[in-house]
Amino acid sequence: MSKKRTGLLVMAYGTPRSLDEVEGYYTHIRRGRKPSPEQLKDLTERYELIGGISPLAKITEDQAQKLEEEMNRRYPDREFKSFLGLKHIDPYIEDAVGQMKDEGIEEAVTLVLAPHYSTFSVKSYNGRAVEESAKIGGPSFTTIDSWYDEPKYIQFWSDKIKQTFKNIPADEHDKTVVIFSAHSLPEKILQMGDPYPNQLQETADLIAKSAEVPHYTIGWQSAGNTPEPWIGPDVQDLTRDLYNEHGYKHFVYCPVGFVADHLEVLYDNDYECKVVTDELGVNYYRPEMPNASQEFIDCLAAVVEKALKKERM
Ligand SMILES: CC1=C(CCC(=O)O)c2cc3nc(cc4[nH]c(cc5[nH]c(cc1n2)c(C)c5CCC(=O)O)c(CCC(=O)O)c4C)C(CCC(=O)O)=C3C
Ligand SMILES: [Fe+2]
Repeated sequence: MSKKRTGLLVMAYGTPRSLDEVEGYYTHIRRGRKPSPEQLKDLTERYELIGGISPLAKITEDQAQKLEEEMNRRYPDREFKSFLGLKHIDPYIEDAVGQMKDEGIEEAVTLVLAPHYSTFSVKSYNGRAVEESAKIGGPSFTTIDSWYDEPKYIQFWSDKIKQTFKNIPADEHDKTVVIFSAHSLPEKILQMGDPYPNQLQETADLIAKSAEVPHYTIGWQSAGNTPEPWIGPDVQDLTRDLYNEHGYKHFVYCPVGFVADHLEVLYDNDYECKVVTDELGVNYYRPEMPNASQEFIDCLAAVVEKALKKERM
């Protein structure tokens, strides 16, 4: 008897693979409107500052590949196959769904490589997958909406924070603050009752409790450059406020809304936030991101397993 085949539609934001691809990518993010030459120059320069291109493309591929291997290890009587579907560059989500159909995949689980649910992020990823599948008669999907409270995710960050605190003198732990952050979104999501901000708060509370963090707060980063208001406080302003109000000496940045080294972390945290901590004369720390570490792959596999059990697939 042949093994039961299950598809894994692993979805992520996507990133240009070379500087030539920046314009097309940025145009897609802007829903087909080309960026102005200044906007394009600004984004290209940020990629140049983190070493030319983002390491994200390779990390996303590794995460999908290793998750497939881990699932096949856990279920010897099944065959899992991962398909990468990206939001803003090829292979697009629709390409992946088409490929699944071509390969005869009838059942699949969708997993977005971002822990928190928002109508702006996860809803659109899953929506695009389901819509394309309905259009072409592709696989039936079990969709995962969020995994911001997955115990293995909490454990990952808790371990990293504990390690970071070992580099801070014990008598200065009380002068240390941890800032948990995610990508900002337009403020209008609040009126829409979007769960995104509460989910970030919950992730932060769970990690802080597990790591016994003395002082922590949540903040937002990487807000878009548009006239509409975005959720705040921004992590840079927050850093100044926390310093002025509490005189902290050590700032630990945990961008838990992301799962890999990429522009928002390597530039918005490691460059922009560090400019502020340098100016204030305080210490900057940013624990390693999950990337394709085995601990994180175990976390993703646990999330997929729960979805399979719920659907009795
Ligand atoms: C919620 C969210 C996540 C987390 C959830 C998820 O992962 O899905 C995320 C992740 C990422 N965002 C990324 C890159 C960019 N996002 C931009 C712009 C925007 N992001 C938005 C939202 C999000 N973004 C929004 C509402 C905009 C405004 C435009 C619009 O109205 O849609 C822009 C345009 C220029 C700029 O504004 O800086 C860029 C270059 C990269 C890849 C980095 C790399 O290449 O290394 C990653 C992982
Ligand atoms: Fe983004």
